Amino acid sequence: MRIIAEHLSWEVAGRAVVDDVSLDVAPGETVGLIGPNGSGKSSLLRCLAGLRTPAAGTVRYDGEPIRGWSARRVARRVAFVEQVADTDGDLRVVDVVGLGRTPFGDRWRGPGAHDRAVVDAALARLGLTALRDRAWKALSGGERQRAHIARALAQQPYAILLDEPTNHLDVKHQLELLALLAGTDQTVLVALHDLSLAARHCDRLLLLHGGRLVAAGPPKDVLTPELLAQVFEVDAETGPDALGHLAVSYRGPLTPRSPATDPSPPPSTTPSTNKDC
Ligand SMILES: Nc1ncnc2c1ncn2[C@@H]1O[C@H](COP(=O)(O)OP(=O)(O)OP(=O)(O)O)[C@@H](O)[C@H]1O
Repeated sequence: MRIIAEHLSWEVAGRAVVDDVSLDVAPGETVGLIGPNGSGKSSLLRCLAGLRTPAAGTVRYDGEPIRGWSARRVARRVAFVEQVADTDGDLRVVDVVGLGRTPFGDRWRGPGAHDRAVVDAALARLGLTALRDRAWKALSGGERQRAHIARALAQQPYAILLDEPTNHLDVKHQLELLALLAGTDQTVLVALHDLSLAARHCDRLLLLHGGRLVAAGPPKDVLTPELLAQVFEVDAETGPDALGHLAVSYRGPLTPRSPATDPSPPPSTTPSTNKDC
C-alpha cells in the first residue's frame, strides 16, 4: 500500500510540531524516519496512522484521503506500534496479540479458527510461542515490545508504522526485527534512533528537524557528515563498517564554540526545504 502525505501540518498551541511535510512511501518499501529528540517523528507517525487530525494537508492510503475514516477502517489497512504502548487488565500474551484481530471481529462471535491461526503465526514470527500463555504483566520490557509488534502483524495490515520499536530490544532481537521489517512485502515506516541500523535495513531515510522534512533518499545520501552535524549536532563520519555495511561513527557531540576563540564558520550545508520525498 502506498502512503502519501501532502503538505501535512499538526500544531500544538499554535506551534507547528509537524510542519508542511510531504512524503510518498511506495508499496513494499522500508523507510526509516530519523531525527533528534522532539523533531516530530512520533507526531508525524500518529498523523499518518489517523490518530491526529492535521491542521493542514492530507494523508492518502493508495490514493484515498483518510480524513473522516473510522479507527476500524484505518486499522484494517495500517498497524501502528507506538513507542510506549501498555495494555491493561489480566491478559495473557496470546490475548494481547489477539487484539490485532479486533478490526476484523464480529461483535457477536469470538475469534474463529482463522484468527487463532493468524495470532499463532504472529507469535511464532516474534519468537513468542513459548510465552503464549504467560501473563502480560509478567513480561520484560523487550518481551512486551515484541508482543506489541506481534499484535501489529496479527492485524495483517498492508502497512506498518513503528515508533522506535527497537528501544527495549537486545541486539539479537533488534537485528531480527529489522530483518523481518526489511523482508516483508508490507509497506514499513519505522522511526529509529540507531542511524547505523537504519542505514543497514532501510531502503530510504527521511530526516526530520524541527517538524520539517529536511532530507530524504538512500541512507548514503542522508547520513552525510554535514547533515549529521547540522541536525543531530554530532561530529560523525559515514562509511563501511568491518562487514562492509554503511555505518555512522561518532567522534562526539558538537559543542557550541565561542566566536571569539574559534572563527571557523558553521557547517555549510543548509537543509533543503520540504519537498516531496
Ligand atoms: N500532545 C502534545 N502536547 C504538547 N506538545 C506535544 C504533544 N505531542 C508532541 N509535542 C511536542 O512536539 C515535539 C515533537 O514531539 P514528538 O514526540 O513527535 O518528537 P519525536 O521526534 O518523536 O521525539 P523522540 O525522539 O524524543 O521520541 C516535542 O517538542 C513534544 O514535546
